[in-house]
Amino acid sequence: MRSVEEYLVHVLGQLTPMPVLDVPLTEAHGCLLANDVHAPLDLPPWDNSAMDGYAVRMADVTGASPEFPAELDVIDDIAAGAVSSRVIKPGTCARIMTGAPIPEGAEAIVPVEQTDRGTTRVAIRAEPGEGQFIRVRGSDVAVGQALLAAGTELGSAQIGLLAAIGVARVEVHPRPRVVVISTGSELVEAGNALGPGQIYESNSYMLAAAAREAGAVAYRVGMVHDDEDAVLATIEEQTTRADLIITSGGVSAGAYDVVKGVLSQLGTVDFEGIKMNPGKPQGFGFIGGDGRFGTGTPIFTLPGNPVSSYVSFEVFVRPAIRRLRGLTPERRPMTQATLTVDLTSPAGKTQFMRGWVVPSGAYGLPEVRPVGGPGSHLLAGLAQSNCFIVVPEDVTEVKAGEQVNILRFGAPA
Ligand SMILES: Nc1nc2c(c(=O)[nH]1)N[C@H]1C(S)=C(S)[C@@H](COP(=O)(O)OP(=O)(O)OC[C@H]3O[C@@H](n4cnc5c(N)ncnc54)[C@H](O)[C@@H]3O)O[C@H]1N2
Ligand code: MOO
Ligand SMILES: [Mg+2]
Repeated sequence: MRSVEEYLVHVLGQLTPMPVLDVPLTEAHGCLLANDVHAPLDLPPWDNSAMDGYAVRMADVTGASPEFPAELDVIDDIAAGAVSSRVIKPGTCARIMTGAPIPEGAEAIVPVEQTDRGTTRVAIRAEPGEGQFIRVRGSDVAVGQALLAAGTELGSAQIGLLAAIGVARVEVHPRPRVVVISTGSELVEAGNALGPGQIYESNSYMLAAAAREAGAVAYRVGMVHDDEDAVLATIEEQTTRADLIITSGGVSAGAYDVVKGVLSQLGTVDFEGIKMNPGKPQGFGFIGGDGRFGTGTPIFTLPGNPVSSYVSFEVFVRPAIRRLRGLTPERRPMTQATLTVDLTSPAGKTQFMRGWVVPSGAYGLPEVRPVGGPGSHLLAGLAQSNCFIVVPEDVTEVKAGEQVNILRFGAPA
């Protein structure tokens, strides 16, 4: 049996980042930039006002105060989007709005609050500093400037910047389309009544959400009964749109665990036991022949127990999605925390115990305690956790006060 580490290396070694795609900016969120971006223009493109107020000449307003205001003729009214054709000559000024271009001759902006708000004549009640509230051309971005490097993940702020420099389409490594399929004849879709022996299907919801958290575009196909033909048809159909398929259930030793058998007809998927708990039965490989890997569409077959599925996702699938996205490092960092109670762990398998980690009261390491038991059906304990306490294969007990490895999970990277 392979260790967790060996299996992760084995899986990642078979995946490469998604090929570059030209996408509209509205679809670029979460993608990685394929090329460096340089500014095609200055931002602001011209000097403009940072305040609603009056564009004035310095000499006209020297010494202006509430007691001795400077009186000026208002010769223009400049809204954002307009360009004034007037020149500000001595004794005159222009009313100007935030974002409007500074008229020729003006040297500072006096905010409207420091005036009597006049529209033909105005009393300026404060002396501005030279250049006050003028946003200078190119002060944000200068034409030709390197703005975003290839490989940058496009978050909301980066998308905003690209839009601001007029980029409508952008070349990226796209987010992989991940299809999630659950298998099991006992499963019922939420919203329906449960019959005898039935449970609500939860893995596909959970895994699709986890895939989204990992940066994929996730499609939840829902569930298929443990029927070879149905499982085969569903998986085959999804290869056309999926960059990665995740199934859950049907990979152990049960008489109706059909996923294994079906995939032996459809591709090159290896099934093996990994030295871990939960998450022992794993499958990874490729199906169909026309996927972008030549060998087909990559597929993970995860064990059906909900916590086993979740652990498998966090430990193997999440890094795989990051590899497809072109992101490094692929793995979340393993960090350390101080254990607050004693724990025991079976030998020979890496244990992923559910835990709750909090910052330490002192200045030391964070502190962590186990949540719930080790059973791989204990979904409530998982949902009340924020990390796995990762106990190595050869460790069978850890005492309170000792350090343990933890792997945080959930939304933030
Ligand atoms: N004789 C053996 N039995 C089992 C072994 C073994 O080595 N020998 N391994 C156990 C381990 S470990 C795991 S993990 C599970 C893996 O089971 P499968 O992948 O075959 O999954 P299923 O049999 O379909 O389901 C297992 C369990 O999980 C529930 N389940 C499945 N899918 C969902 C879903 N989408 N939503 C909610 N719950 C789901 C299902 O009802 C079962 O209770 O095998 C052990 N057995
Ligand atoms: O590996 Mo199973 O995941 O132990 O419950
Ligand atoms: Mg089974």
